[in-house]
Amino acid sequence: MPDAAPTAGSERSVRVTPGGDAGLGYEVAVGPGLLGGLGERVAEAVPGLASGGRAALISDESLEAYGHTQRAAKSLQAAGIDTTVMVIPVGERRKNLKTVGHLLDLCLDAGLERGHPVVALGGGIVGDVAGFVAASLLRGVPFVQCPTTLLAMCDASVGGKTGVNTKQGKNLVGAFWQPRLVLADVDLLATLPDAELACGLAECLKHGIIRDAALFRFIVERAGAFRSRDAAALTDLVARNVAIKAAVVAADERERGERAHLNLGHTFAHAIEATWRLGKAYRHGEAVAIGIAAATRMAAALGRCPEALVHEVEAGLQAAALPIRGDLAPNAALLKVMLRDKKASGGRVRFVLPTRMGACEIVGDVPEDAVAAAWDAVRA
Ligand SMILES: NC(=O)c1ccc[n+]([C@@H]2O[C@H](COP(=O)([O-])OP(=O)(O)OC[C@H]3O[C@@H](n4cnc5c(N)ncnc54)[C@H](O)[C@@H]3O)[C@@H](O)[C@H]2O)c1
Ligand SMILES: O=C(O)C(=O)C[C@@H](O)[C@H](O)[C@H](O)COP(=O)(O)O
Ligand SMILES: [Zn+2]
Repeated sequence: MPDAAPTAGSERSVRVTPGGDAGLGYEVAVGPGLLGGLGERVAEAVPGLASGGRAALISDESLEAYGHTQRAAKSLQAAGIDTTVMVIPVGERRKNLKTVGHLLDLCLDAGLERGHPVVALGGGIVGDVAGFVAASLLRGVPFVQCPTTLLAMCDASVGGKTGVNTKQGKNLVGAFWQPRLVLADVDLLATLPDAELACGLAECLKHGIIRDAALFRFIVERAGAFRSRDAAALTDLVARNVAIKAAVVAADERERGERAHLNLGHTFAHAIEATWRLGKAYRHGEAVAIGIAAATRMAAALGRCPEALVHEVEAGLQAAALPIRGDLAPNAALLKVMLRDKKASGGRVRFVLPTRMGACEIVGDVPEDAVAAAWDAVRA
């Protein structure tokens, strides 16, 4: 696993080498107070930029209201980068091709050239959308991730999955497009609502369940410190999670094998998110929490993990203030959407299931009645 190495002061650094390719390698810098140095670091990560180059800074309305967008733009400008700010409305409903088309127009109007980066400042939605814009613009321009939610710092900004939702479901159109740099300033989490912080913890607990039992228990024990925005605890949390994701992405960039483990709970979660009109609209992290509970219950019912794991996982999710049941669409609608899952093959859905704390497996032959029973188990 790549080391979350200490650097100067309280900053930590993790190197990501997608598919083991050093040429695609990039740094994830984690710590407090990093946003002010964004411009200088972008100039270093994208050679030739400081001498009269341009950038698009893509952010959302909420980040603009807090002044984070303006601070990022100021840092880029101070480094000599002529920056055009593009602000999108918040929410999963805007993570679509229309938003991408609009942003591509703005980038072309701003005169971006092939060497000019797209910089994402925001949560996973901004990152996924901006990354897809970067992958498509002029057939690919440099991309920089400046994640502002815990979820984006620990998961979405690392590994190069970009894309948008369509009417058929979640993340069905996109590209693998790796960033040149990820800059995670944990001070930005001071303004993040608690419910959004909890969403980040859902993906962190997922990393613990699939790879690292000690991480799972560390998150449960330190949940209070994360909620009180302890900068050292948050830096440690982000660095440990990025190191796990970096190791998986180094082994399997394009999800041909073990990267699918990062999808624990997501076959259920994406179905919950896609059917929001028939139930309650859950945030991605909340849907992942319910999805992890469903996957663990299904694994136990199939005899593939001990019953005690269900209790440990559910208690951990609840300690992180996450739901383990939900107001969901009827099973028929959920099962139909599940067939669109990108892990499906030959019309059969494949599930990531935990086997014990810290380990998981991929199972392709789950009977439909077992899937329906898992849905029933997590319906409020
Ligand atoms: N590409 C990947 O590998 C990957 C991984 C996980 C999730 N995702 C995707 O990420 C999305 C979820 O991301 P998210 O949970 O970050 O949600 P989000 O991007 O919607 O952000 C959550 C909310 O918090 C606000 N916000 C962001 N930073 C803030 C800050 N510092 N202070 C105050 N408010 C702030 C946003 O404006 C938004 O309203 C989903 O679309 C999911 O599919 C992608
Ligand atoms: O990086 C990955 O790989 C993941 O699966 C991380 C997930 O948390 C994330 O939600 C991802 O976007 C899901 O990927 P998808 O390919 O199922 O859309
Ligand atoms: Zn996710």
